[in-house]
Amino acid sequence: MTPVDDSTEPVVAASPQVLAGLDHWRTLDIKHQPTWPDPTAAQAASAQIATFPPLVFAGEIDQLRDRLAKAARGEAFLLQGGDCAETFAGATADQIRSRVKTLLQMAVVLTYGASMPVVKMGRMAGQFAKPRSSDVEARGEVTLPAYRGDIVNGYDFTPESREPDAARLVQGYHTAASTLNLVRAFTQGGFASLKEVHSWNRGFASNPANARYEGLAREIDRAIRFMEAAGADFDELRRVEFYTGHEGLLMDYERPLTRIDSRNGTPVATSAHFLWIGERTRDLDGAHVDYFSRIRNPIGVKLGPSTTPQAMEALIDKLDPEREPGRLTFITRMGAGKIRDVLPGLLEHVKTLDANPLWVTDPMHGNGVTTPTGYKTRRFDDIVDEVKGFFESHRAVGTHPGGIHVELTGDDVTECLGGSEHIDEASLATRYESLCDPRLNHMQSLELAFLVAEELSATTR
Ligand SMILES: O=C[C@H](O)[C@H](O)COP(=O)(O)O
Ligand SMILES: C=C(OP(=O)(O)O)C(=O)O
Ligand SMILES: [Mn+2]
Repeated sequence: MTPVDDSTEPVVAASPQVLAGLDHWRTLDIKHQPTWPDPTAAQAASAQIATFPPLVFAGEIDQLRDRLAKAARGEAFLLQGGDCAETFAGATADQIRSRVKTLLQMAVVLTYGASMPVVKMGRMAGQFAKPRSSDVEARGEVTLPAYRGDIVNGYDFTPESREPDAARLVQGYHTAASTLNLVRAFTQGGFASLKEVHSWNRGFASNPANARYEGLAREIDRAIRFMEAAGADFDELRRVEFYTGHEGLLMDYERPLTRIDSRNGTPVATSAHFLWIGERTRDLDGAHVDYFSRIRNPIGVKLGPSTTPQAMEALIDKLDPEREPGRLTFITRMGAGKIRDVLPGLLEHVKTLDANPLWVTDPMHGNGVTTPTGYKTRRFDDIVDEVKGFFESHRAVGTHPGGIHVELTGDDVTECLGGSEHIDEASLATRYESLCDPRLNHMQSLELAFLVAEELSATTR
């Protein structure tokens, strides 16, 4: 396997046991994988990906682990956001730029509002594979395989498009690489400098959240001018750390991108800095948990409302046996009506263990509803309510609310109901573009950031 770092330290090979362990998941029960019509083509695609360079590097992954350890201690806050399902066609400069700008704006609102360092992470450059409730989708008389994300099959409702196509695995890698390239350019090349805080707001339709943001940007500008006059060097702030993460679902993609860190002989996933296990694939004895237990990256696990304290403890034991700071993040997605009943019990139980996971709220996935006209949507009020329940639970138990994980886009889509634009059921049809779950639009994302900043500063005060 190609090494994953550029260190000049001696190369440490992985032991035969470690290498064999990386394929142990193949012997276990596995869910939500496509049935490739041509398994040989899928094997060939995986073998080809195994020869491609890693997308991220071990040193960056180590750095992220440190940052997440700080967030778990209450000294930083994680912001994770992006599409439910990235598409190949959506990997355009405009769309990537507007998602990055939205995340930078949200991060500034959080940093300034709560005086807290924000770890920025896109659900980007690899969020291509989707678990689905049903293997098939029926429209009228016609039933076809469900859309499982662009890395598996096409969204068009035809038998040809819905057939899984292994060539998409390779296209997924290249799309991730070009997305990441642009994200790195935006975040390292000066565009993400705090001096650009106003320009991130440009190009978005004016609305109340933007106006509130402008006010904050003016304050930041004044503070920068003052600090510069006082001799501070803001060139240091030209670059921001920006990490990538996605659900580590599709093993024919993840396994060939798993490489050995030659500084220490340990395996790392190099498809992204951070991977998480979804709510539907977190079985303790299943393939995904086994694979994740063997990679060194910081990892997440989604926890839905049925999670028991015992199930959570077993996940900690299996995925973070060394209790390593920053290793394990729990992303709770309980639903607004359930979070206050379920989360406090999990938090209380963690306090009795010697573990310190990072707690992040995903206020999206427990709050899905389908309209009579068939749109999958979420109410902004429910999303806000779950976020509030998350902060309340942590305040009550005395643990750290460490981050937020949202499905969003920088575009003015109409996918989630409510927000101060009052998107209603009738307007969903105006601009519903998601191929899977409904995302917050630019304005709803900013509104949510202001709300989280208030909650966070109330918690840290
Ligand atoms: O993003 C999460 C899941 O893939 C998604 O919610 C599944 O949606 P479905 O219930 O329409 O299959
Ligand atoms: C599949 C997802 O979520 P969950 O595993 O929480 O259902 C997702 O994050 O898109
Ligand atoms: Mn989703």
